[in-house]
Amino acid sequence: MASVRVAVRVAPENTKTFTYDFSYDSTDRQSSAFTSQEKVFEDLGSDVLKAAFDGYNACVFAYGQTGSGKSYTMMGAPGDAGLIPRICEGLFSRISNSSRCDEASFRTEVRSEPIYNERVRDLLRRKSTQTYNLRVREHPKDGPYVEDLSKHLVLNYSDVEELMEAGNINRTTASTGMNDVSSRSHAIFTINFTQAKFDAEMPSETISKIHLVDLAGSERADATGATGVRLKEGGNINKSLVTLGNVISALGQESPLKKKSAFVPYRDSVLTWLLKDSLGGNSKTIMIATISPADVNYGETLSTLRYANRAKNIINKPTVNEDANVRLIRELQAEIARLKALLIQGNQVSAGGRRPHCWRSVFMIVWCF
Ligand SMILES: Nc1ncnc2c1ncn2[C@@H]1O[C@H](COP(=O)(O)OP(=O)(O)OP(=O)(O)O)[C@@H](O)[C@H]1O
Repeated sequence: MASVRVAVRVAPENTKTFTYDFSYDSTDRQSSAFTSQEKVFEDLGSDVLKAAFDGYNACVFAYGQTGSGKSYTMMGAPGDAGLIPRICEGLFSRISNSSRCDEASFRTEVRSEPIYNERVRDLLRRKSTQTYNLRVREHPKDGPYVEDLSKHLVLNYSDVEELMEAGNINRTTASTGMNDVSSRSHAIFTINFTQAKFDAEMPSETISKIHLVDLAGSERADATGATGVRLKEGGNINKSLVTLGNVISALGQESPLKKKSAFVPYRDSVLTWLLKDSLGGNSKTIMIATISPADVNYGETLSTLRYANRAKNIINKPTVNEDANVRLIRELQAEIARLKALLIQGNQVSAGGRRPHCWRSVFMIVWCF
């Protein structure tokens, strides 16, 4: 990825410069520098799709102050789709191309697990009383997961759209002094994507998890003018984002040269616990930092850019997630094929006149006197 430098400037003597992989300006549609949703998808979303089809986990999370464009980037606006719908559409378009060529079979499941006030809810469960305050648990191999969270099998993009609409109606939104449609929860949309195919006549099955995360606004509580319930919400939002910052800092300090790895406080918040793999483990992860061009937001902008700067130091180690049983079958098949080849080779040598290298019965006549 190419590195792009972003500068924040208020007064000439106060210029701060940061370097990131990409920078986009979507403030003015008339400007030649304007970046469309399509371009953001081309640069970032297509990498997510590639990772999923290659069998890797992927994650995109948007971080920034309220009203700076996180939901616009992730979900989009009417007629101007953002990353999540484009990634889902792209996924099904590639699935239908591959299915037409009979290359593979696919299974796609989605979940929506927003975290509101440090509690996980189930946005997509249709009829149940147990839709909020779900428990997070950790599987020794598969990592953290939400117990009893509903999963939905989707066969095409319209299935996803239908679920998203249902989820949007349920999502907790409340107004703050800064943004009338401010979302006070961290929205996590997860796609589980399984691919089964034959590679050189050997079965293979990969399972990729794609986390698409629209975080709640990162502004300080005092900046929003919130009181009462809103203040408590703000406290919990801050708690998870502060923990996210601590996790990012701890991971950024890790180095393959260090013998002992630093303690990473994933479990200090539900958000970081659930995203454990995506943040510092087996995932190709993209952080999008959204900032406002207004000079009144200089402080928040600088804090967002510093936050993103720390995330750049994290080195993940993604691996292809292959089903262990299928891998075993494939390895056994490869071994059988190898032994068969050896046998054929042996028979050919024997036909050429040399003693075949295989078991023979030996008769001995023993004369007894
Ligand atoms: N680049 C953009 N182009 C056009 N409209 C935008 C852009 N960024 C944000 N908006 C609009 O600004 C408003 C606030 O943006 P958005 O809801 O995405 O902010 P947010 O960061 O998600 O806020 P919150 O933290 O409250 O969820 C929305 O009406 C959105 O459509």
